[in-house]
Amino acid sequence: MSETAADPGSAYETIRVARDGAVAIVELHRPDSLNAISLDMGRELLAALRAIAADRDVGAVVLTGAGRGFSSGADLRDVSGATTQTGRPDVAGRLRDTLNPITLTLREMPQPVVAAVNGVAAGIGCAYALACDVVIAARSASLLLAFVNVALVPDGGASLLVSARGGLGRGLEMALLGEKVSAEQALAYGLVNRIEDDERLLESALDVARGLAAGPPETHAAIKRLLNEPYLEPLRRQLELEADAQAARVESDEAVEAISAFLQKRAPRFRG
Ligand SMILES: CC(C)(COP(=O)(O)OP(=O)(O)OC[C@H]1O[C@@H](n2cnc3c(N)ncnc32)[C@H](O)[C@@H]1OP(=O)(O)O)[C@@H](O)C(=O)NCCC(=O)NCCSC(=O)/C=C1/CC=CC=CO1
Repeated sequence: MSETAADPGSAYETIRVARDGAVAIVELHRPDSLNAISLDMGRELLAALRAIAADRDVGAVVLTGAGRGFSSGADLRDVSGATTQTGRPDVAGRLRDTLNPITLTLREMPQPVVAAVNGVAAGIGCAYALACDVVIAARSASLLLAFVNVALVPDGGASLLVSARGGLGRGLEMALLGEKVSAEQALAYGLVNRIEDDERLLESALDVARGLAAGPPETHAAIKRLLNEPYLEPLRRQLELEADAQAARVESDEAVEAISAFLQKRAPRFRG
């Protein structure tokens, strides 16, 4: 495995990009926070995915996380610092400019993307895992629509992607209850495609990606275009709706309290 010349891993601080032949491996790399997605990470991830999408030498991509998590979702410390000139959080801008284009790039890039979900995939991290074409979860991994736990709404496409894979009932259950869904449950719900023993996860994802990379690239691109077609416009619309809804939520008393409570490691107090 080598760092790619077209997309030098050393240029990034919050992600790692490596190459295994024609497979690009993108690793979210902020393990201390379970790969919480800061604005810097969002920008780097988007830049890396766009560079890979344009690289005809790359036939498939693996997206994974460093350490014991895939991603804990948006960095909640960073969200409280996302300000506009008025001093209020510019969450809609962040979603529209950076975080939503990541979801769309995963769906629209010509190469198949394999998610290797190595631990918890929470919040927008769950959206990114489910935006990949093939989702392989480690036996110990879990999916978590954590948004409601910090009084936020699903974003990054999660309000469509979970229901598209698992049905509206699962989408509602996960979004409203904010409970972890184990890898076994996620497989039974149709949210992930395969489960692999933890120690075999990356190799298994790489095997799938290598097989894809040896296949016909233009056909893969055409298949992605065709299978995306019924979902792309609804996904774009949903991403817009989510951005507006999240911008309103993040300023609410409920979210201010719930995010503070998470960061202070205490239970939120919503009334009284
Ligand atoms: C369930 C968890 C993901 C994992 O729990 P656990 O294994 O017990 O690990 P912890 O001890 O809780 O976490 C380890 C350390 O990581 C820090 N951390 C975890 N998540 C975040 C985060 N999202 N942001 C910042 N830091 C995080 C945690 O504080 C620990 O640090 P210390 O060791 O220093 O104490 C659990 O961690 C969890 O529920 N996390 C929060 C999930 C969440 O709410 N995610 C954000 C949802 S919102 C979103 O994804 C998207 C957006 C987009 C844009 C704008 C606005 C909002 O949302």
